[in-house]
This record gives sequence, C-alpha cells and structure tokens, in this order.
Amino acid sequence: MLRRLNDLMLANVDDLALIMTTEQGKPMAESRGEIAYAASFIEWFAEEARRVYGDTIPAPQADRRILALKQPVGVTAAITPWNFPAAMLTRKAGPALAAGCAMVVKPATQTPFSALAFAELAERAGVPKGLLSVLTGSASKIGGEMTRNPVVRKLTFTGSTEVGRTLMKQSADTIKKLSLELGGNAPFIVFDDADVDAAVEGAMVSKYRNTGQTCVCANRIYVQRGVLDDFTRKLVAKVEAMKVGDGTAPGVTQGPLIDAKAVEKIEEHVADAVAKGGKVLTGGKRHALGGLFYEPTVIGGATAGMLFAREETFGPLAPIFAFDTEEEAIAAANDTEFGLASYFYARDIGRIMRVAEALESGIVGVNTGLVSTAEAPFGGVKQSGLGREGSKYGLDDFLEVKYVCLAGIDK
Ligand SMILES: NC(=O)C1=CN([C@@H]2O[C@H](COP(=O)(O)OP(=O)(O)OC[C@H]3O[C@@H](n4cnc5c(N)ncnc54)[C@H](OP(=O)(O)O)[C@@H]3O)[C@@H](O)[C@H]2O)C=CC1
Ligand SMILES: O=C(O)CCCC(=O)O
Repeated sequence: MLRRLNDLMLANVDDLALIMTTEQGKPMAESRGEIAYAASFIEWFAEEARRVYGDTIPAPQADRRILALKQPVGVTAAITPWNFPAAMLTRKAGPALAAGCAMVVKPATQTPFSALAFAELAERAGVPKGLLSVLTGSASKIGGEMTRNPVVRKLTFTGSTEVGRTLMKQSADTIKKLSLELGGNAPFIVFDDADVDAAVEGAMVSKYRNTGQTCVCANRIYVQRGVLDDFTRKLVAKVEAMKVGDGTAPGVTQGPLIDAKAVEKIEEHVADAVAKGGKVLTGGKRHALGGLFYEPTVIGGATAGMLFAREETFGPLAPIFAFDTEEEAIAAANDTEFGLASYFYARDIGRIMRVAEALESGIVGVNTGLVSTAEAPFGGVKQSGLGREGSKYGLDDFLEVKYVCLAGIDK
C-alpha cells in the first residue's frame, strides 16, 4: 500500500508541485524536489516495515524465555508546518502507517491543500478510510483535543519551539509519547583550510533553500579571518545572481516569504544589525516586486549582540561573523539554546573530527550545506526537540517494546 502511495506521488509530481507553489510560494523546482523527497519517506518506511525485528534475550533461569516484541503505539496525531507541507507530513505518516498506527494530521492553516492532496492519493493507494485523516481548522481546538484525548497515544509535531512547549505541557496529563522537531539557529563555519568555492555553494543551499525558511537553514555564518574577504565577495556575487519572483515563473530561485509577520521579522533583524554596526553588503530591504518579497541579503560585521545571533530569522538573511580560532568558533556556535543542525567546511581531518564531536546539535554537515535524506536520522538536541525522523530510528518513535516473560517452559 505504501509503495503504491509512493508511486502515485511520483506520477502526480507536477500537480502536487503546482499545488505547493501556489499555496506556499517556493519555486517549482523546489516543489518538485520536495514531492520527490516526501515520496522517499513513504518508500523508505514501506521497506523498513519489513524489518520491525524484536529480540529473544537469554534468560538467567533455565525454565524461562525472554521476548521483546515491537508493537504499534496506537492512534497517533501529527501537527505539521507550512514550510515543507508535503515532506513534513510524509516523514510522520510514513513511519506511523508502516508501524501499524492510525494517524490524524492537522496541517498548517497556510498550506492545507498539499496535505489534502496527499490524503486523496492515500485513499487511491488503498489506505482504508479512517486510518489516515487530515483535519483542517482551529490549531488550538484541534491541538487541544489531540493532546488531551487519551485515545491518542503519541503526538508528533514540527514547528516553532514556542508551540512545541505548549503541546508538551498539554500532553502531560495523558503522558503522551512526543516527537518534537522545533526551531534551530544553525551555525555555518568556514575555516581557513576550507575549499572556499565549495563553502560558498554550501552556504547558498543551506541559507537560501525555501527562501531561508527551513529549520536547518544556516542562521549564523562564521568565517575565519584568513578567508573572510574571499568568501564574502564570492557569496555576495552568488546572492546577487539569484532571481526573486513568482515561483511558477521560469528561472525564479527565490519565492515570497510566507506572511507579513515573516517580512517584518527579517526587517527587524536587518534594522537591529545596522543599528549595532553591521553593514548591508547586498539586499537589506523589501523587493521592488512588493507583496511578501524580500531581497536576498548579506550582512557583514555581524556580532554576538545582534538579534540574529540568538533568534532564528527564518528568511533570506545571511549574517557573516568573523572569527580567529577554532575554540572561539565552537564556543560561538554552541552559544544558543537550540541544537538542530550545524555545518562547517574544513579539510584537516583532525579538525573535522574535533569540531564534529564538539558541536552541540543533532545534525552536523561537514563540507556540505544539504544533509536531508530519508535514510538519515533528522532531529535536534537542547531546545530543538525530541526524537528522530527518517532513517531506521524514525520507526522506533511509533513502536512500543513489549517484554514477554515466558516461564515454566520446562513443564
Ligand atoms: N521547525 C520548523 O520547521 C518550523 C519552524 N517554524 C518557526 O516558527 C516561527 C513561526 O512560524 P509559525 O507558522 O507561526 O509556526 P507554528 O509553530 O505556529 O506552526 C506550526 C504548526 O503548529 C500549529 N499550531 C500553532 N499553534 C498551535 C497550538 N496552540 N496548538 C496546536 N497547534 C498549533 C500551526 O497551525 P496553524 O497554521 O493553524 O496556526 C501549524 O500547523 C517561524 O518563523 C520559524 O521560526 C515555523 C514552521 C516550521
Ligand atoms: O524546516 C524543517 O522543519 C524541515 C527541514 C526540511 C528538511 O531538510 O528535511
């Protein structure tokens, strides 16, 4: 059934991508990419469903056998965000269905249609009615029911840390299992020994994918002084070559932001940086197209006192911080309550191991700005959340381990 669903998503990629670009704004190429990415979770968990192994454990008594069985957690609920309306849904629904759990999904109000289209395809693939439901409407009412109803055994959420905290509190009374994929504040570090051209490419992908609206987007770019000028000049040139516009128009690489609040937030971060001595190297204002378009922006001379050092911008703003030593870069990178993704570019193998181990985040990209794939565990530490999605670990969150003690087998 899941394999049929994967096939149907791929067969309908153009329609699904158009729905997504229309409601979310991302360029068509990114929407097509997201549908393929979304389908890959369905395919991956269709395969993983065959490997829900239990254990037989040697018992200390001769008349006993110890079994560990894996069973579905039961009815699950999912609340998904607007930035990846298809992939964040399938990363949750794929393992739920593969484990044998029913799921009720509440998509973001800004992007309900991608979720409804997915539900339609699930029905066409033969998913029985009621096993996967998509429910649109008031977030607080649906979220309230999802967290307080004891029938729901698990809640999985992707979105802001603030809402994640609320859902965690609301889930306390019914002791629900929780998976929370929350905000990030990803550092992107470029060391003196890095391949600067590769680092610029990586920064472009990490920072400007989905117009800067991903929780794993580089939010703070730290560059060692020896390569600072070279990296900055090349990054600014690439940023200036991007095309902003309607995501359905050919050649567009940057769509609009999701809403007026998002535009106001980037404006606030730019104004704050400029007031504190930052220099706008390109962009820095609303785009001439008007509406929700903002110019892709690079700010030089960033410092720890600026707002974006602490807060996720969630927009196309790349602040560049200079640093001198490895220790300084690691300390600055870890100076945040978040811990989702980190990136760094270096060639020295000793440094690569030291820095990868020292960074406090669930995901570390070394010499790459794009780490997401269905095979790998995605998730954060610190206040970026709980649990892992995708990979073989992604199924564990939807399974309970039942210990069966078989005694008296010698009788
Ligand atoms: N980790 C990530 O991938 C994401 C991070 N963010 C971060 O959060 C910021 C704000 O974005 P925003 O869209 O407001 O994120 P939210 O966390 O508010 O929204 C994410 C999802 O949670 C739902 N939701 C909101 N309030 C409640 C509630 N009280 N109970 C249950 N569900 C709720 C939303 O529904 P509804 O749409 O109906 O309000 C949506 O489906 C962004 O700027 C970014 O920093 C945002 C999205 C994704
Ligand atoms: O922003 C998110 O929450 C999803 C990140 C998309 C991905 O790379 O999987």
